[in-house]
Amino acid sequence: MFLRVGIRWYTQHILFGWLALGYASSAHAESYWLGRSSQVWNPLAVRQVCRISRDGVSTSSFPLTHNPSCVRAPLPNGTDTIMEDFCVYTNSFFSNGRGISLITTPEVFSDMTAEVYYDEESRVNNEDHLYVERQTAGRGTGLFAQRSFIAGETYMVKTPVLLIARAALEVVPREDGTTLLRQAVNQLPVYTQELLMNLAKSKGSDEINDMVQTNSMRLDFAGVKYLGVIPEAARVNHVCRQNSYYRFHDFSMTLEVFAIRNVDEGEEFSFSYGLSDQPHDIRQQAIKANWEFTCKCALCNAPKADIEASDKRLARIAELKYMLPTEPNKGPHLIVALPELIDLMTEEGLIVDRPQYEEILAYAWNAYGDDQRAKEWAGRARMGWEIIAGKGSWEVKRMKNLEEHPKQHQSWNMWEEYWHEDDDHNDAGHDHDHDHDHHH
Ligand SMILES: C[S@@+](CC[C@H](N)C(=O)[O-])C[C@H]1O[C@@H](n2cnc3c(N)ncnc32)[C@H](O)[C@@H]1O
Repeated sequence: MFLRVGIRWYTQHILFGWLALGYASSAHAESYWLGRSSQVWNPLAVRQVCRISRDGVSTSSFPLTHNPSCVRAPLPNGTDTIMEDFCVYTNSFFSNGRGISLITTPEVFSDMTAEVYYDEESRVNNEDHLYVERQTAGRGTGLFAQRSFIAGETYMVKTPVLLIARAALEVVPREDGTTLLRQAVNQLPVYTQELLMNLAKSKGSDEINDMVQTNSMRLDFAGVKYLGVIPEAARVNHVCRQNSYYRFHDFSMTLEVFAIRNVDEGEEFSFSYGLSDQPHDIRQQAIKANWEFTCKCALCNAPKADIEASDKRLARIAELKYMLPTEPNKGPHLIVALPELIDLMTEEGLIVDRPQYEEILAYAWNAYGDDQRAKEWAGRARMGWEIIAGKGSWEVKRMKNLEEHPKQHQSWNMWEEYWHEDDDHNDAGHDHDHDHDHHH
């Protein structure tokens, strides 16, 4: 489908915890413990092979400081159920002594390599001059800028100290899940344990589950979905129009947090915990239901008329997204719908999702045979991607390529054949005054 050509839909949402810890109820799931953890001596000298890798081929050279402890739980697999092991893997020296515990399957763990472990330098950062934790009025601790930042600038690079496969949370009964979590935390250095256990709680459930639920972020790591706890990033409070976003780098196993618009010295950093594109009342209710606080961000506290105007824009944004064509022969409608969508997103401050639509619009103009407009929109998408995906990202390379060589792109003049086939397709998108010598 044309719309999807070369586009990775940017779906990594910032969601702390967010209903994620739905442990299987013990009514339909039985599990049992496979092993007990004990200290492993001198893990750095002996690159340990994962002892319980089961396929006989893959091994892990990610050193461990503790023997893995595992629980076996039934995992639905189509109409069948297979038994799957979930284990705690700890290296308490990881990332300059900060430590890391993973809860995942032996297969996934055995794909982890020594490179992840030994690429130390990029992770050791003193970031004291970039941000500071401070008490806020009514929002607990928050994270504040120690200097000004421009859009796209990174202010934090940290490794997670807990990484929990979301599948584990779905299938392991709560009691065993809690035991795995407790073990994962207890095997970390005392300093890191304190960092974790001093984080905010919000659920009123047992301490360790509450800590993970309130503070974990959704991450994709090596194609597997995880919840990660990064104690420094967990201090970032919610607003509905955030100034920060994050990327997770598989290879260095680091979370990179950056500004998505200019931030002044002393300003509080913020994420949106989700639902930014929902109308005011729904956002408020969902946030209250999931994190037990009433959002009083600038948008939620704005005068009634402004909230109504925002809700109206959000409704139109949803409508436009829903109506976007996916058939190549309906492509010209993109040229009409996307500028309105992009303008509304800009007005609404929904910056994170915007570059993908600018990119589609660039392809649309290219398909229409207008290389000038294709270049212009590719340039705008590139600038957006530089912030959201990073300057070295392949999204940026892809847009540079389109900017430089629009006529060599597969989308070039793609719609011509449809217009030849059916003149009805010819009437959309004529809001410009260029000559289109390719048409007829
Ligand atoms: C991930 S933590 C953020 C850091 C937290 N404030 C702390 O003290 O560590 C999430 C918790 O912070 C608080 N919080 C975050 N954003 C808030 C907001 N906009 N208004 C009120 N409380 C907020 C809530 O208690 C929420 O459960």
